[in-house]
Amino acid sequence: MGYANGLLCPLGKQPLLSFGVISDVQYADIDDGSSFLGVPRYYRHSVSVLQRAVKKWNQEKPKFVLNFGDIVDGYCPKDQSMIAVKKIVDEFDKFNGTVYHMIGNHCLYNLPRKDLLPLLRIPGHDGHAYFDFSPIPEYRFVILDAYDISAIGWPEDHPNTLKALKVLQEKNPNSDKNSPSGLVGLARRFLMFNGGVGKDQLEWLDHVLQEATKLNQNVIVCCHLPLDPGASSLAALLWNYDEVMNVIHRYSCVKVCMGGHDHKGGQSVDSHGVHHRVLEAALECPPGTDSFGHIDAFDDRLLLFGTDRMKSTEMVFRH
Ligand SMILES: Nc1ccn([C@@H]2O[C@H](COP(=O)(O)O)[C@@H](O)[C@H]2O)c(=O)n1
Ligand SMILES: O=P(O)(O)OC[C@H](O)CO
Repeated sequence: MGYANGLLCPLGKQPLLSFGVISDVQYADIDDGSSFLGVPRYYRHSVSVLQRAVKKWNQEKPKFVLNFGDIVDGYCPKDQSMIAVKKIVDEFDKFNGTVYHMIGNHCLYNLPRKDLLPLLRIPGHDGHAYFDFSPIPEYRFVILDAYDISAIGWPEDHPNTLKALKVLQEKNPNSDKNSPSGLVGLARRFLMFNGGVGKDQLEWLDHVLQEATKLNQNVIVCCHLPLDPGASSLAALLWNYDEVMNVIHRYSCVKVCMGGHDHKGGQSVDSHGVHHRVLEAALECPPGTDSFGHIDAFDDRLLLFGTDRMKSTEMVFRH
């Protein structure tokens, strides 16, 4: 693998594993626009970022690629949703290896789970999108479903939709449940474009981390929504990030949590020494610029080698 973009020291040893990363492609065949807060969004250009990423990954040959979600944008005309999702999946499939997809809110604005999950080949069950895999004995990757409890994506009468609406009703008094107006501090996360991890998924996570501990594995937790206030805008956090982190903090096997959604990106190390890295969005790359990368995994650290907007990052594990 190449070493570039700020990280000078390849440690003089071979990584155990390399994998590609990208987040928030949010493609749509529409003119450029901007976020609610005025940040430019380049809906057509984002597919070029993905194409350059796949080209680079095919040269570098990482073992797999992680896509942190939101492959199409909510402004994609709804009669084009299926075509747009397939177009982006096809671009990912030009990578000569496995791509693991996460779902994001924008994916769910376009297609219900029953259509989306098969297209993304997500190996969940009962419409859920959480799973884990161990590409080498030393590492396990845990993919969380951030929209398990969510007002988007499930049928209107699904118990998880009803639970989500109750959360929003209790926590967000605004008539537009996407508006954080009047919400202060950590309460700003209770927005309809976020979601939560349900009880069954929390129990599953606990079980996976027990197993990983027995196997002496390093665990990387991946989730579209960020899990640490230090690495993200408060309005982008998983609703019950605290419950998820309470489970994670019971074990020392989790070394890094990675996410997307908060397009500017972020980084922190939490009170238990767990690294958090929120990836900069492909969607907000001005034409000609990029935001993707690859990560080399060693026994004691991850090294993220980013392109342009995606900052290279060294994450040395706690002992
Ligand atoms: N400060 C904010 C941010 C967002 N909203 C609402 O969320 C919608 C999606 O936001 P984007 O950043 O993805 O454009 C937006 O249309 C607003 O309804 C808000 O109210 N206040
Ligand atoms: O990807 P969006 O459009 O849901 O935007 C998410 C916000 O950036 C979170 O702060």
